[in-house]
Amino acid sequence: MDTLICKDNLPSSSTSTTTTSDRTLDSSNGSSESFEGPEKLLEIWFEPSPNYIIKDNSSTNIGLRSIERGIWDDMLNIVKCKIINMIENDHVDAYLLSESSMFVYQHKIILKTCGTTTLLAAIPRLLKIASEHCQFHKVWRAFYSRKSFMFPERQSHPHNNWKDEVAYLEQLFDNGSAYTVGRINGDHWFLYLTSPPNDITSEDDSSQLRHRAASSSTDVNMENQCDLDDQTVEVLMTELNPKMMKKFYCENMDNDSGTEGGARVDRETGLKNLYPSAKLDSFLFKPCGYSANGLLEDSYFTIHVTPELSCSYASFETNIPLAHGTISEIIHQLIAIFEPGKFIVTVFKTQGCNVDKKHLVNSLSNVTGYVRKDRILYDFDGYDLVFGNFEKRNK
Ligand SMILES: C[S@+](CC[C@H](N)C(=O)[O-])C[C@H]1O[C@@H](n2cnc3c(N)ncnc32)[C@H](O)[C@@H]1O
Repeated sequence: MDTLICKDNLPSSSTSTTTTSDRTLDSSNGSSESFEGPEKLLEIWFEPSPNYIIKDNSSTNIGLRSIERGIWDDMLNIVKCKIINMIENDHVDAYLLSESSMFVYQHKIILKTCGTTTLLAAIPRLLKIASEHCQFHKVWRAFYSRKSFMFPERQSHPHNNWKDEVAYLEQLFDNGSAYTVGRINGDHWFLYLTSPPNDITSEDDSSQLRHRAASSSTDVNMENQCDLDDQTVEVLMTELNPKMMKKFYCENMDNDSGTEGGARVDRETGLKNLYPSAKLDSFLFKPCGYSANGLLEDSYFTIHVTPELSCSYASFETNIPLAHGTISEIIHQLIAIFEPGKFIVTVFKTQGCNVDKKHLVNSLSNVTGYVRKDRILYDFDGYDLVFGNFEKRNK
């Protein structure tokens, strides 16, 4: 059931002026102002898996997927971004946004926004929506992360510094821990994550959860940790090769933008070949800039590109299991397309099932033409994180 739901040619198909969170973009001449590509990434899990949600029929529109589009529109107004397209399959709704992407599963939501969007400000509304519409009264786990900004002074409170973001998150969640990963005097990455609430992990409640799932129509083995296996890989690239960036500009302002332009970019750059069997929803902005969401069974990938020379940036993120392509293969494909001067990689993976920490660390091996400046392993409560920082040799 893969469907392209709407095809609004946002941000602008005529010479009108569109106000985004970042600036005013005049589609007739484009803007030369620098854009903050690096995204804020929020992931909130209300249950450990969709199997924990009580199902009354075979509909996939349960849990967060039952939320109507208008409710998400209102929530995204708080973030200061808009939905421009949506695709779906049996597992997830993938929204392409004016500033990045949103993925809605039955039991969790992933919201990634760039520019000067105010992502954290939407969390109270999101928690209210989940509680009122889905009876999700507690958060299972929450993750918030971002790379260091290029223009931190342009962000609004609390996004202008990590300390304020953490203080804001601490008011909303329990059991949180905050980290700065990597060099403070170089590219680094910030992470805030929460542990599951004690009362949900207690034996009483887990047997209650098992009972809830067992009483649903699904055949699940809640004890199997592999069922709860989860991983997210991100590759965040800067100082992209300007020659390669030409492909991320509209060739013809009248008919090369929107989804048609996105499909042209997919073909010409080779991005289409990253996961050839995935359903892809791509969008080329006017006069430049590209965003894409891809769906592969119950997994997603998302790519966003800011090609302007003064602030070039591209991001790749996926939760597709590594069997579909090793991290090293993905990195090589991406650097062939973007030729970044620098990039960081984060691999975030649940512990407990088929996890070999050494293998995880080694997955960030040497990359030809690049010097690895850092490789750091973190052992969190339930998750391992490997962070790698690479710079082009002889820049
Ligand atoms: C939304 S996209 C991708 C952002 C992403 N976080 C990234 O990785 O760069 C941003 C690119 O699209 C361009 N763009 C054009 N119109 C835009 C609009 N209305 N809103 C946001 N970006 C727009 C920006 O100048 C920038 O090059």
